[in-house]
Amino acid sequence: MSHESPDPRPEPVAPAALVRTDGSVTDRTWDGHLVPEGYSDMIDGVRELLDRIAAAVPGADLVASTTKAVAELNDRFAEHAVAEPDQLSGRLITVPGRAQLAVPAVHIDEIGEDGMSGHVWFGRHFLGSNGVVHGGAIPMLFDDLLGRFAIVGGGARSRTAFLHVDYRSVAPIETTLRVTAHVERVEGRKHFLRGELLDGDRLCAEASALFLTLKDGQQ
Ligand SMILES: CCCCC/C=C\C/C=C\C/C=C\C/C=C\CCCC(=O)SCCNC(=O)CCNC(=O)[C@H](O)C(C)(C)COP(=O)(O)OP(=O)(O)OC[C@H]1O[C@@H](n2cnc3c(N)ncnc32)[C@H](O)[C@@H]1OP(=O)(O)O
Repeated sequence: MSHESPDPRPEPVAPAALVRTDGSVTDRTWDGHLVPEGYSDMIDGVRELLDRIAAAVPGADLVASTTKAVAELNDRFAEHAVAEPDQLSGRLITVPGRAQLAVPAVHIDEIGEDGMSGHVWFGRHFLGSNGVVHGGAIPMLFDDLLGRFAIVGGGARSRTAFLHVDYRSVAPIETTLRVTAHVERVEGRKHFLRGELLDGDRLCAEASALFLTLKDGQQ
C-alpha cells in the first residue's frame, strides 16, 4: 500500500550557481581553483537524494539498480580523486553548506564581518526522530557557520577549541528555520562567537564557541 505524502522540499530560490554575497558570480573557489559548471547543482541533487533515500522504503528492483548505479559512480569519482588542497567539497564558501554534504545547507541572507543571518531547511536526511532535527546536526551547523567568522579578515586558519550548544526547544525538520551567527569578542588569537537557531520567534538552540587562530606552523 502506498501513502500519498506531500513533498515539502522548498523550491530553489535561484539557480545554484557560485553566487557571492554581493550578488556577483564566480567560477572559482576562494583560493582560485576552477569549479566545473553545474558542480553546485550536482551537490544539491545529491543532498536531495540523501533526503529521498532516508524517506523511502524502496522495492528490491530500486535497491538493486541504485546499488549498481552507485558502484559505477564510486568508480568514476575514484578516478578523479585529488589531494585535500585541490578538492572542491568544503571549499566553496559561496555555496550553501560549502558543498560539504555532512554540513546542512545554510542560505545566507545577510552577512558582514561580524555576523550573518540566514535560513536552513533540514530534510529527512537530518531527522533524529519524531519530526525533529538530529541533535548532532545542530553542532555541525554551528561549527561550520561560526568557524567562518573566526577566519574573516586575512584568511588565517583557526580551529574550534570549544563549542557549547544549548537545545532550548525542538527544531523541526522540513521547516525553514532562521540561523544567526556573530562575533562576541576577539582577544588575540581567541575568537568568541555565538549563534542561534530559531523557528519563527521560538529559540530552538543557541551556541557559544571559542575558535583559536593557529600559530605559524601549527597543524
Ligand atoms: C576547516 C575548514 C577548512 C576548509 C578550507 C577551505 C576553505 C576555507 C574557507 C572557509 C571555511 C569556512 C568555514 C570553516 C568551517 C568550519 C571550521 C571547523 C573548525 C573545526 O572544526 S577544527 C576541528 C575541531 N577542533 C580541534 O580539533 C581542536 C583540537 N585542539 C587543538 O588543536 C588545540 O587545543 C587548540 C589549537 C584549540 C589550542 O591549542 P594551542 O596550543 O594553540 O593553544 P593553547 O592551548 O596555548 O591555548 C591558547 C589560549 O586559548 C585558551 N584555550 C584553549 N583551549 C581552550 C578551551 N577548550 N576552552 C577555553 N579556553 C581554551 C587557553 O587557555 C589559552 O588562553 P590564554 O592565552 O588566555 O592563556
